[in-house]
Order: sequence, then structure tokens, then C-alpha cells
Amino acid sequence: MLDTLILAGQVVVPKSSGEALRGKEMNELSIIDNGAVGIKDGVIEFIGTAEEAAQLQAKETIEAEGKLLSPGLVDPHTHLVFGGSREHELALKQQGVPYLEILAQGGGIHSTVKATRETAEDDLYEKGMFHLNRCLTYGVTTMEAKSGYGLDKETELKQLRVAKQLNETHPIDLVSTFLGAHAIPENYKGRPDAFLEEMLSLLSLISKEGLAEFVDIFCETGVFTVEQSKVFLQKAKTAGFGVKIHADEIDPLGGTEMACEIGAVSADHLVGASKEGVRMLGESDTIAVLLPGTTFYLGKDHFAPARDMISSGAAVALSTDFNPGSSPTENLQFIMTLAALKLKMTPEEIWNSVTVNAAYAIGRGDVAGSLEIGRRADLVLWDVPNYKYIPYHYGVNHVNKVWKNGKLVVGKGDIHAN
Ligand SMILES: O=C(O)CC1=NCN=C1
Ligand SMILES: [Zn+2]
Repeated sequence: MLDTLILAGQVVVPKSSGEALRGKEMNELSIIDNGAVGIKDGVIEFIGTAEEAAQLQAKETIEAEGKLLSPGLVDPHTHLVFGGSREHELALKQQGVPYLEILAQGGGIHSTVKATRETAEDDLYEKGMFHLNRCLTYGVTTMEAKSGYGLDKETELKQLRVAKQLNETHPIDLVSTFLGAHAIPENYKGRPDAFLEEMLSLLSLISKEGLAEFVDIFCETGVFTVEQSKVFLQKAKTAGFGVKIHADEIDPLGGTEMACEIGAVSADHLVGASKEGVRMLGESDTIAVLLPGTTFYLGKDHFAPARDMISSGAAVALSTDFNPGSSPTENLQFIMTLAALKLKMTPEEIWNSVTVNAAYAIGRGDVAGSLEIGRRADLVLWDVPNYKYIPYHYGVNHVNKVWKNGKLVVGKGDIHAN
């Protein structure tokens, strides 16, 4: 006897082959028309057509014929835990003040660092819960959370401990990344190497307390060079962490090439990736995590060369880059629209980029981002007729219901029209 049987319209089943989908594979997406998924004890027990499900018994049957059903979405790049906000910077952006100039003037990341240092751990936790609840209502069931707004031992650990607590208490599964190398704090101005050594000195404690699986660095003009980033990430790899990099976000420094060279799990942003960087992505296991929401929000015209990357054979994932400065949104569905309009990705590539490939980008490809018998039942029912509809109809939330580990965690309340 199943606990829940969902009778849907189309069911999206991204291919799960043990690694991220790349190149032409990204355009493959299995769809079951008039599909059904059965859940028992939090796990997927049946995937097939409604016809095949006809003889199954279930305590509860959700009759959602005509609605799309998919795996829970995965958001592989967020700066979830932070204090304060940066709406005051919008006026500067409107006046055309570049992101890196705001940062150099002590704003940007530094503004959030000040607010995060001043925010108590409990308050950071409550704020994180608020944002996670919103992510869940948008269909995200697994996501990454970076530190990086402390830039000192005490606050970096505070952020990571908050993320650990959130992972233990909120339905969304969180994967933590240490981004202590996010910017150079005032007290280390002009001494980047010394600051990086200070951040590296935290790795043993972070590892001992299980506070992060990945280490990341902001490789950018006025922050950390490609060489500094390479040395830092290689030391993090030696210490047993997976490594990621904010690369070629604004200036094309060549972080993409370096990421492929050292075997980073992912290289993120890549707006300025060179032809050589694109070629190397096609030949490496490094996943390109693209963040078109950031490019949009920074008012840039040039977006990451996703089509070239996919043509080169690379694996691409998508993310909100949720953070208070360069991409203040939890709406991964809007990112799907930007991927269609600005990255020229197909609906099939987009769906693979917010599910299976996003899961592999944060080391969760074996448990999230696809539908398989025996896997935990992380599912989203959408108020849309087919899988092409979400990128097409933008700026709204299409979620009808979300199940996490087979439990209904978001359900469209009955709308009492009168
Ligand atoms: O501005 C921020 O808070 C987040 C960010 N880090 C690197 N690029 C953007
Ligand atoms: Zn970021």
C-alpha cells in the first residue's frame, strides 16, 4: 500500500547516469505523459503511467492530471546566511557605479560583512529560515549555502554553524561551502596572502566540526588573483575539501582555465570565460555553474557563453546566486527564463541544469535532481501544462505542491475566490 500516489500530466525524469550530463546529452530529457509517481515511507516506489498505476493501492491519491510533476529543484550556488541588506546600493547601480568600485569603496561585500558581524547567531538563523521557506515555496528542495560575510574566524564559523543548524532543522537539504576568501578585510588591506593563510588556518576546525564540504574563492580584479586562487584551492583540496571558484564574473582573468586545471568540482559565473576556458570545460569534469540572474542584476549585456560551453561538451548547471548584493532573489524559476532568453538554452537543457547537473555541482548527484525507484521523494507539482511552460511564463511562482522526503511541505491552499 503506497502512502501517496500522484496522478499527473507530464512527469519530468532527468537522466541519472552517475555523473553530470554534458554536451549533447544535456538536450535529452525523459518525459512521461499522463504520468504517475508512488511514494512509500518517504521514498519513490513507483514511476510510470497512470494506466500502469491503476492497480496500485494508496492511502492518498493526488489527482493532478494535466499538471507537471518534477524532481525537487536544486540551487547549487547561494550566499544564504547573511545579515542586513543592500537596497541602498541600487541607486549607485542606477548611476552606473560598477560593482567592483562599490566594493573598492568599502561597500558591497564589506557592507554585508559589517552587518553579518553585528548580527547574532540566532538572528542569522531566523533570517536563514525565512529565506529557506521562500526557496521551498519556489520548488527548491536541495541547495548550497556559502559563508563569506565574516572574513574573520569568529564570523565565518558563526555563518557555517548557522548553516549546519538550518540543515538540521529545515526540510531543504543544505550543502555548506566555506567562502572565507570572499574579499580582503580592512585589517588585511594590501596583505592578501597573509589573509588567505588566516582563512586556510580555519580548515582543520571546519573539517573537524563538519561545517563545510567545499571551499570557494572570489577570483576577481581587486580581490584574489588567479595564482593566489590556485594556491589557496590546491591547499583546500589537500585538506580534503571539494573546491569551487567564482571565476571570470566581471573581469576575464582566466579563472575558468585554472579551475579545469586543478580539477575544481565547479567553476561559477564564467561570464568572461575565454575560448580556451570554454574548450577546457568541454574536456574536464568541472561543472560550469551559470548565474544569469547576477549578470541581469548588474545590468550587463554580455552573458556567459552557455551555447559555446554546451557545444564544447561541457556540463552546465544554473543557480540564483542568491545574495544581498549582486543577485537578491530566491526565484530559480526566473533564472530558468533568463537561461532561455539570455543564455539561449533549450527547455531540456534548462531542466537538466536545475536538477541533475545542479545536484552533481554540490556532490548530491546520487540523491537529488532526478526520479528513481528507491530515491527519497523530493517532488514538485506545478500549475503548468508542460515542461516548456516555466521558462516561458516569467515572474510568477508556478508551484502547486512540494514534497520533501515524501512529506507534503508546500501545498496550494484552497483559494476562496469569494
Ligand atoms: O556581492 C555579494 O555579496 C556576493 C558576490 N560575491 C562575488 N560576487 C558577488
Ligand atoms: Zn556567488
